[in-house]
Amino acid sequence: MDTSDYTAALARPATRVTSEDTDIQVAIEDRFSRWKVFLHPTQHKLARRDHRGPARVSGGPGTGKTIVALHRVAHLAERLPLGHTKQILLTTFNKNLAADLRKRLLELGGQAVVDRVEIVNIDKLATQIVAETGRTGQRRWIDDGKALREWEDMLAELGESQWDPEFLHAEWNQVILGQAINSRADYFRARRAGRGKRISRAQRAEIWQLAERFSMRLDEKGLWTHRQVAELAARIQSEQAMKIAAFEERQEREGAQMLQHLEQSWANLRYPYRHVVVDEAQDLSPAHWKLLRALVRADDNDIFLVGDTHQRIYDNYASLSSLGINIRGRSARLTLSYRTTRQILGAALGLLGEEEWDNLDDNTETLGGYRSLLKGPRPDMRGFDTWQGELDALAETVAAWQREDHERAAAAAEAAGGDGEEAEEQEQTSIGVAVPTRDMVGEVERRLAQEGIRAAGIGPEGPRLDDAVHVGTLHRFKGLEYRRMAVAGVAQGLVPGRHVEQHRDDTTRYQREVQRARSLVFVAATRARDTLTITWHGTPSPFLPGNAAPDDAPVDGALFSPGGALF
Ligand SMILES: Nc1ncnc2c1ncn2[C@@H]1O[C@H](COP(=O)(O)OP(=O)(O)OP(=O)(O)O)[C@@H](O)[C@H]1O
Repeated sequence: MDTSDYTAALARPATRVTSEDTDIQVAIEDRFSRWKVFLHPTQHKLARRDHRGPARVSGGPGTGKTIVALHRVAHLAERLPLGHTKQILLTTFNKNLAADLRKRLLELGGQAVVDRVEIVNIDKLATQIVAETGRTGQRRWIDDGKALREWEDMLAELGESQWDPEFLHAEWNQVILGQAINSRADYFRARRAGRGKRISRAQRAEIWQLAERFSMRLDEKGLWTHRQVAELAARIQSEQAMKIAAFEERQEREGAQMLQHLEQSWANLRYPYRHVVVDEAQDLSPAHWKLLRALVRADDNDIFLVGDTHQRIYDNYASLSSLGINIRGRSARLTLSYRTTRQILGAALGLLGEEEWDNLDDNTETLGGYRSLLKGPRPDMRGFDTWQGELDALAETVAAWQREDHERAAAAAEAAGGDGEEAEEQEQTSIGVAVPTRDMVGEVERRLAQEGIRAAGIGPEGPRLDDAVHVGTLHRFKGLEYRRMAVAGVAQGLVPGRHVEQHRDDTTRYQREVQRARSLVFVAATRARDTLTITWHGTPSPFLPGNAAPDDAPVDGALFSPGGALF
């Protein structure tokens, strides 16, 4: 039996590994932090394997995808000849995840590796590329909510009531910008897969006209959205890649003769990166992928991406093969969770229901075989009559957790003697509270403060304080990890949010929105390492399955079959 799976698991304070194998006694001596230098052989192979093109690693939450990506970066950096430029791009969806990647890469490879890698979130990278061309001017960013209001205002000003602003905004985002369409003729030919409602040719013409007007309106007002910039950056970079291809073709034809007459602008043509590594790949849009494709030459080990479509929480869908990124035959899946217990995995998987998930291409993805060797308490699931009642119970739970952790830390420090500080750090409290809305974040923070509990919100840049209970909306928990998690407000009307109901008549859209809402609560629940509580008030969310993992589930068996049953 391979004992390396247990190494990390055994160093966990509140969980037990469910095996009586005596080899584990040896592994017990190991430290949790050893993952930095030691990967499971499966992970190790994935991080170091040579690929003849783009490759992908998928896997459920906590299976070590990010760690594999980081080791991959370190491995690629070691193999590159020393140079002045950063030849590896490590990117992800948002800012705080990029900051976290930088921190973790520094721990893993030290400054020497970090210095050779460009670590930046994808929208910031797109903005930099556009800015370098001088095409930005004085612009203000607007988010999707504000862009939607601009659509509403524009349609009202035009006296146009036939079109739903929400529909037009999504069409502009997903079809026109999403596929980098810049002519009416191309829009007539565009694929609208997954957009639900069918539209006629005459309607396409109308939509195109309105979209053009809309984009002019934003220009005039000096506004733009991240999607617009991603699309523009993809276009700039694709033009550059085409120039490089033309240059190389000419070079091959004319050889040395051409080099003598080389113009300066041609001499500077090159791909900015040699390797691209992407974390949280499921959240990138088609324009992002187009941009990444154009940033690196199509070659061995060009693109390496890790992600889990079950954790997609933004409205971005991409079919990689249609975007020039062919991962067929170069996909692998991790199935062993190092983060969380079987009991928590069971409850979290129940939140996903029976939906079908894509594999970033035109096929489906499953979490079949996804498992954990860790055993802990069953997640606590409780309902209350009112939000106030739920808040009171939450404050009580968090206070009790802190007391328990404090006592355990003190006992561990005493038992460890000289090594007390490290033991105390291992046992340190680490609590997250996730709720569906921003208002609820404020209410939880205030309620915890009344109890004398130090709480801090999680902003776009990550948690505002380290040494506090972290409170945030479900969205903010992506990529984080806590010993104890409370997911509160999992009630009807909140999970999924009411806005989902407005898409009832559009089956495809409705299904996507429901799936995204399931993913959101799934992500929050799987941030928990040892303890999870899920609460609600009034009617429970329809996503709550009411069947946490049974305590006597088989030790090494999968908790979840593709059909969705727990056993
Ligand atoms: N081989 C290993 N040995 C010990 N611990 C590991 C190993 N692989 C991963 N871990 C631990 O498991 C946790 C999850 O790892 P990581 O963040 O890479 O997972 P992930 O698949 O990216 O998760 P998510 O999809 O939820 O973001 C981390 O705390 C990490 O240290």
